[in-house]
Amino acid sequence: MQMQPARNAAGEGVVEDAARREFRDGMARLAAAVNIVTTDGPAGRAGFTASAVCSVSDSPPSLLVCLNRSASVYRTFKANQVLCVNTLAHGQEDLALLFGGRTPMEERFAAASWSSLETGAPALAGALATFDCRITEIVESGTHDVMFCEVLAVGLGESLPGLIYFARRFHGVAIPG
Ligand SMILES: NC(=O)c1ccc[n+]([C@@H]2O[C@H](COP(=O)([O-])OP(=O)(O)OC[C@H]3O[C@@H](n4cnc5c(N)ncnc54)[C@H](O)[C@@H]3O)[C@@H](O)[C@H]2O)c1
Ligand SMILES: Cc1cc2c(cc1C)N(C[C@H](O)[C@H](O)[C@H](O)COP(=O)(O)O)c1[nH]c(=O)[nH]c(=O)c1N2
Repeated sequence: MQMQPARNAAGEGVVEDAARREFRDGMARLAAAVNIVTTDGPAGRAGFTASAVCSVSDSPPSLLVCLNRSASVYRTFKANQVLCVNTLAHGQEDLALLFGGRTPMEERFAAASWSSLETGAPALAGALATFDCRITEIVESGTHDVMFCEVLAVGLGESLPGLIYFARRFHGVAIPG
């Protein structure tokens, strides 16, 4: 096996870059639901697309969301301490792209209709499910913060085909039966 130098001529960490690339290639094969995670409160309104969302426990009902600390929305989530996970349906790919970065916040929210449950975080009309949450603990890990959340209210939308992100693309998932 040929060993790679730890750094290239420019002093960049090539081993680290290769490991990140390999990790991302692996993760691209791990299909995940697509969500828009929103917040509102004293620090203002914000939202971003997230595939790193996971159930933690059903008692108390809790989930986690991983958010990159370099995201423009990061400070707003950390300050507000509440969030709503809006799980997208097939057909909402455009919204996922809009909330996936670089678009001004008002433009992101103007593209859909919103209401609120208990915390005041925006709940998306037409989402498959909405999980209104209070952030109970934040654990820094690598580039991301893992936000552990207590689920205060769940909204169930229409039973529609789901949306997953797999192999760097969106795919619809049919309802069985
Ligand atoms: N968890 C995340 O932070 C995450 C997840 C998906 C997409 N994204 C963003 O969308 C861009 C495009 O993603 P893609 O799937 O088309 O191609 P990609 O090759 O950049 O990523 C492939 C997979 O690796 C994981 N990933 C990507 N960036 C990550 C990060 N910074 N931290 C942890 N995991 C990460 C995700 O599971 C992603 O689906 C990414 O470069 C990233 O900026 C971030
Ligand atoms: C399908 C898909 C899935 C994810 C993302 C993107 C896309 C397209 N992004 C990136 C995230 O949405 C993006 O960085 C934010 O919108 C913040 O961007 P701005 O810094 O506001 O431009 C993302 N970011 C993050 O911190 N955690 C995550 O789980 C995900 N998942």
